[in-house]
Amino acid sequence: MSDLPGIVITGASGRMGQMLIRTVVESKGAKLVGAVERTGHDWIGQDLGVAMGGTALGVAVTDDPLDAFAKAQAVIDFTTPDATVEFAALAAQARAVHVIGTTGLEETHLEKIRLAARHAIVVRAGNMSLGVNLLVQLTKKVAAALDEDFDIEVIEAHHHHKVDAPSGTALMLGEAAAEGRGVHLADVSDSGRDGITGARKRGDIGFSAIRGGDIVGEHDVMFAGQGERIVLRHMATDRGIFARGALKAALWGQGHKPGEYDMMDVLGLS
Ligand SMILES: NC(=O)c1ccc[n+]([C@@H]2O[C@H](COP(=O)([O-])OP(=O)(O)OC[C@H]3O[C@@H](n4cnc5c(N)ncnc54)[C@H](O)[C@@H]3O)[C@@H](O)[C@H]2O)c1
Ligand SMILES: O=C(O)C1=N[C@H](C(=O)O)CCC1
Repeated sequence: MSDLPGIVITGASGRMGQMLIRTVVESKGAKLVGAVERTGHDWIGQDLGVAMGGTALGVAVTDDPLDAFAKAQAVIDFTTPDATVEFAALAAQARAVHVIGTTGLEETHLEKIRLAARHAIVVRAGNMSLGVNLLVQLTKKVAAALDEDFDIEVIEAHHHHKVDAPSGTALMLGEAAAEGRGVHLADVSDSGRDGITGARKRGDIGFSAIRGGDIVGEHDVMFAGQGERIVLRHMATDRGIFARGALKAALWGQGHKPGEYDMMDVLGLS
């Protein structure tokens, strides 16, 4: 038995779930101890490696999250908002670090996660990649340097399966732009334009979402002025960047005090 931190992956059959499993299995710093899927999923009870079309991994897929979490030091969770809220309470009960990559969380979900983080270490970010977290810092700096003569627009593109918009990353970038400007995003956010919308309001931060094909995730922050435009861009071509960030967060969380953290804390960028 190795004493490496044990990791459980929730949403094991998902796009991110499978990428996370490969990342943990290949890691020298952690071991995979559990895999959770929703009740009724045809992977339940199967060996994870076999279900993924490869060789056996000795880990059976379960729909009993608490039993799986009890054997783990960290839970990496890229699922749905409702599932994530349930896992937040169970991870806290099992004293496991909860790494949350799930996006589309609303205030009701966030409130429950905050409650769990009173007793547990939670690391949550709408994007776990190094590149996007650097882009967040750059966005804040550029927004602080420019005044409202520059219109800020966040443009994002993702694969056609994605269910939430604006993306979690777009919201992080919008928050950073608003912070740089010294305003609250909720007061200036403009998303979902359609029809006779009227002219753009000075100071607004706009969002546009493209959905198509297999796009992993692309984000532009545009500062559009008179006679010039600045565009900050991140392009993800491989989901491995999110999985590596999430595993880094799971290991970083070991030994920290209960509370809600983000990737800026993990990467030392805050
Ligand atoms: N933060 C980041 O860096 C980042 C990166 C990529 C994706 N995401 C987010 O991660 C989430 C998942 O993305 P995806 O593309 O892997 O989606 P997906 O639909 O491929 O996978 C989600 C998985 O969760 C499972 N699931 C749903 N309810 C469950 C439950 N109650 N118990 C256990 N499993 C359950 C589903 O069966 C599915 O396998 C989305 O919110 C997405 O926006 C975040
Ligand atoms: O594939 C997804 O879904 C992604 N979701 C995150 C977001 O909402 O920003 C990160 C990029 C990929």
